[in-house]
Amino acid sequence: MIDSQYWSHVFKLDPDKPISDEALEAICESGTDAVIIGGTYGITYEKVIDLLGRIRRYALPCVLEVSNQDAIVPGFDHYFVPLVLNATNPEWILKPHQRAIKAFGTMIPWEDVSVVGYCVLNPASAVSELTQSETNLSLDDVVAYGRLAAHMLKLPYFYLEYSGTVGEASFVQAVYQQLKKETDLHLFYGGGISNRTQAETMLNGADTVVVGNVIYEDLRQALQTVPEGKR
Ligand SMILES: CC(C)=CCC/C(C)=C/CC/C(C)=C/CC/C(C)=C/CC/C(C)=C/CC/C(C)=C/CC/C(C)=C/COP(=O)(O)OP(=O)(O)O
Ligand SMILES: O=P(O)(O)OC[C@@H](O)CO
Ligand SMILES: [Mg+2]
Repeated sequence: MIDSQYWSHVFKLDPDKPISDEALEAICESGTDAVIIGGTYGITYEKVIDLLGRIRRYALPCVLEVSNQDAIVPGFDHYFVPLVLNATNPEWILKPHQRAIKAFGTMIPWEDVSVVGYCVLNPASAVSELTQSETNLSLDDVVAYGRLAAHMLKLPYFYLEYSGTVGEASFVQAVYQQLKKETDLHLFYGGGISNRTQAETMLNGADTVVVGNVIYEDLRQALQTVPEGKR
């Protein structure tokens, strides 16, 4: 089991991007609460198993954000299965999930699997293009997706996904305040966090912030996004 209710900060590593042993050590020993392995394109079984093996030298929890069936590797502490709630391409709503469940059958360790409801908000992101997400959403639209996730689908997690760009802090905080008032959802925020101030700001609108791209652009700044008390 993972204790994600206590996570305030996680790093997201992309198997399609090279990372040195030194950088990986710094990430894994940064004090972050967990590492998620995920990304949109170029995610293969070989790349995922290689990265998992390297991360396993360290004690922190490691979660696979499942993005394609062929890259599902056993041995993770947990699996996040994405449901892109605002996808408009029907091919990406439930079909890949049904295919994977058909392929893996009874081998799926369901106790280690959580479904994560994503609301994708950056129209220029790879995940938005792939799933043809409807990103021009008002506060009421996003809150309605959160309510749908909590009350209709009974999901544990809701992920505001700005991948590659920073969301408007007041908007993210308004979503957070509304959904925390009325649901038990655990809220992830991810997108564009590239320094400590941004991480602190976005933590006012999330239970957990996810830090990705900056790892590959400026490792020193990435490490600074870990909250002071954890380092
Ligand atoms: C035997 C064993 C260990 C089994 C466990 C396997 C398991 C978890 C089984 C469950 C079965 C199941 C339901 C699997 C789902 C399979 C699947 C392919 C689902 C599709 C998910 C989906 C909607 C994908 C499209 C969108 C996508 C890529 C989502 C990933 C999350 C995301 C927002 C990525 C964006 O990341 P980012 O870093 O921003 O991307 P880029 O850097 O590339 O831009
Ligand atoms: O890569 P960035 O922009 O930090 O986004 C993190 C994460 O939300 C991507 O799924
Ligand atoms: Mg990424």
